[in-house]
Amino acid sequence: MVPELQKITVRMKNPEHVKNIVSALRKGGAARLQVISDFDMTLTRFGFNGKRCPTSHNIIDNCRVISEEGRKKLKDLLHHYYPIEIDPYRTMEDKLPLMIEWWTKAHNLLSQEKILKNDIAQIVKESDVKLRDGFNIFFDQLHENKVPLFIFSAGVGDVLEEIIHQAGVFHPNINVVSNYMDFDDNGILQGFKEPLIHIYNKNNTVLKNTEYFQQLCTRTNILLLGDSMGDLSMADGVADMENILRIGFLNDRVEERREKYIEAYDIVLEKDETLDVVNGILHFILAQTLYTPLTLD
Ligand SMILES: Nc1ccn([C@@H]2O[C@H](COP(=O)(O)O)[C@@H](O)[C@H]2O)c(=O)n1
Ligand SMILES: [Mg+2]
Repeated sequence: MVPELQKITVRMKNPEHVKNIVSALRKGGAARLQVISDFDMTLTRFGFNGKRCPTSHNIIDNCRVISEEGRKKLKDLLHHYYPIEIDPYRTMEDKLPLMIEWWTKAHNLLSQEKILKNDIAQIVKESDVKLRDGFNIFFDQLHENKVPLFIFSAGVGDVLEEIIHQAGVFHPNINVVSNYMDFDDNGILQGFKEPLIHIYNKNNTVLKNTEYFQQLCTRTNILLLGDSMGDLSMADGVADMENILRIGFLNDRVEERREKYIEAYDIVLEKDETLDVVNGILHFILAQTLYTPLTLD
């Protein structure tokens, strides 16, 4: 059905269930489908040439505009909180206040630096961020088939939009909900807009006040892409959901987190820096739509 599912990186708890969902998604075609995706470490690469790739926050943390003192403090926060984020032995309830603490402290530090709105494009250009291999096929086939792509990110919206824009794939079918920077009249960063989005509130509590919420509810077949357990709630706002296929990228502490990921996601991609499997599934689902002969009415 989808040859890419034979890749060595693929893990599935229940291949039969995956087969049924993929068939149902194909039956619904492009008109029923929407893709809901996380951004950092899901649409972007986790590593390249043996080095970690930056998240949208890291791009700003490490840019030339940030003072040496600010950079050190932001790095210390990352070294303290990231291991907590990915710790398989701590519960979500235990992590939640700590994650809010991380985001709040980091945003406060960034707001003390003199970051200019006009600098964001150059900062992104100078960074080591990379969209996953096959990103152009992914973005283009969704656009060509008029399938909405909803990016729900706890990263920095201004930065991730610029990444997609510079890659030449910011098509009109894309909607983003994320943390947006708040600039004063002189274009200097003064804070972040509300509400704060962290890894554990990517759900309808944040979405119900957005323009996108209506559209979210009309497309009842979902392809969900994420890399953290918090990403699993991103489709909670879809009231009449018919079918959902959850694909999870397992990038870090693979051995220890494998079991939980396989339990939670329908398909787990282990240390796979590509969008091959996602593209293969989309190709299969959308083939039906692409080859439907045109009618004259
Ligand atoms: N100060 C911070 C806070 C979070 N991160 C990382 O960003 C990721 C969230 O963005 P998504 O697009 O994946 O929702 C999260 O997994 C954190 O590791 C960071 O780098 N700096
Ligand atoms: Mg992520």
